[in-house]
Amino acid sequence: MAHRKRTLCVKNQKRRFLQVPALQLHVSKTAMRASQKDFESALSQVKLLKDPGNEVKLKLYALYKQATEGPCNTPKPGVFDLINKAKWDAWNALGSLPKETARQNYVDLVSGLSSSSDSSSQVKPEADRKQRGYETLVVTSEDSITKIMMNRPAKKNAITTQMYNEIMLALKAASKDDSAITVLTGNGDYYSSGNDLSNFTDIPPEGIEEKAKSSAILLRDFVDCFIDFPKPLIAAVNGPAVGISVTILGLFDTVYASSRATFHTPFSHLGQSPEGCSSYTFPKIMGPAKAAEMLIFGKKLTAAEACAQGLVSEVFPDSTFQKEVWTRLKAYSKLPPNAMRISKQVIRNREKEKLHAINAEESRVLQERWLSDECTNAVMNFLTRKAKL
Ligand SMILES: CCCCC/C=C/C(=O)SCCNC(=O)CCNC(=O)[C@H](O)C(C)(C)COP(=O)(O)OP(=O)(O)OC[C@H]1O[C@@H](n2cnc3c(N)ncnc32)[C@H](O)[C@@H]1OP(=O)(O)O
Repeated sequence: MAHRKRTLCVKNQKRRFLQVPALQLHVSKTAMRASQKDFESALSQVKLLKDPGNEVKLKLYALYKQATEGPCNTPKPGVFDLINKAKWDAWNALGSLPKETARQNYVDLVSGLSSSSDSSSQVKPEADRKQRGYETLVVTSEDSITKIMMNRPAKKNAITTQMYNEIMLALKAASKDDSAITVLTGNGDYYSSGNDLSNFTDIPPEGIEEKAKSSAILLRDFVDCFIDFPKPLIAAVNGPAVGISVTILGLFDTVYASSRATFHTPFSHLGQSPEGCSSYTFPKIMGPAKAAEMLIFGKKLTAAEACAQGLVSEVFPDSTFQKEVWTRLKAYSKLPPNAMRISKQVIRNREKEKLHAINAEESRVLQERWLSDECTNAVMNFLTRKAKL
């Protein structure tokens, strides 16, 4: 792997913000031309959306009234007429916003809602395209993209033994399915908080040494799956990422991050040492000095810093992250799949053997670390709520 500097550019924000009291809508420069037909189509589309919640419904109402009738022209409802007062307030807040702009904002808002309900990180319980059999993941295949979403949002997508195994199964299935690209992402506010520290409490009758040994095997197998994954592999880092969820990013082909994401590898704090081949990939990606700050001293990077250091390909504003990433990925997934796979092999294959050896060595070192007092104390402190990162 040559010194890997991914496309270093925080998203060039050629955007205009239309500021109106109580509403701030995001409007692209080229998009200020919604026709009456676009507006009517948005009006039909909105009926098909699942309930977007009261706040969004109020925005839609206000924009609709402004687009069709102009500035608010009705008397203010009384204080006890709560619903009509909220609607009036939302419309009145648009002030003298021109009708055409309100129409455009309405179309943009509906289009954003449609695409986020198509491909957002929210789980659709009975979606047909959902693959069954996973308890900790939601795996879907659509538009030639297999999406593997870590799905323990209440636990910040901490990776349990079961989740490690399910991710391996999902990657193996994705390597053989007819999708062109595979995406790993998280459900909820975190991408992943890394290894679930309660994994360490499940000690078998054979004792703690056996636990350390089986964990090292699991770690090695898990990381091997990423080293060997044959198709373009993309991480959509929707929020903070910790530990192993950060280190394996060096084995992905592209990493997109929300502006809310952070990247944190607090191994020393946990009495542990780097894994996921990061002892090799991070110095290659960002240079040894920056890698040491992360891997030895646990320096947490913002998304912009991670992008500047080459760990992240591109950062998107959190508010448009889902929409922009999935639009981009849908376009990439239409490229010839064999050409993409072969290009990946050409880029990665010469490093594979080395990466497997590094993974084996990192796992061996960690097996010893897990038996140390430093590690045991750090894990106990977290589990007894004495310490967080
Ligand atoms: C076998 C292979 C091993 C591979 C080696 C891997 C190494 C690593 O990945 S090292 C990194 C391990 N991760 C951590 O040390 C993170 C620990 N978590 C935290 O410090 C915090 O939870 C937080 C900063 C990630 C989030 O803090 P906050 O926003 O205040 O949220 P809560 O702490 O209340 O979290 C909600 C809920 O989730 C549980 N949880 C979160 N992360 C983990 C985790 N990594 N392991 C276990 N549990 C986790 C947390 O305990 C809360 O649970 P409840 O109290 O039951 O609601």
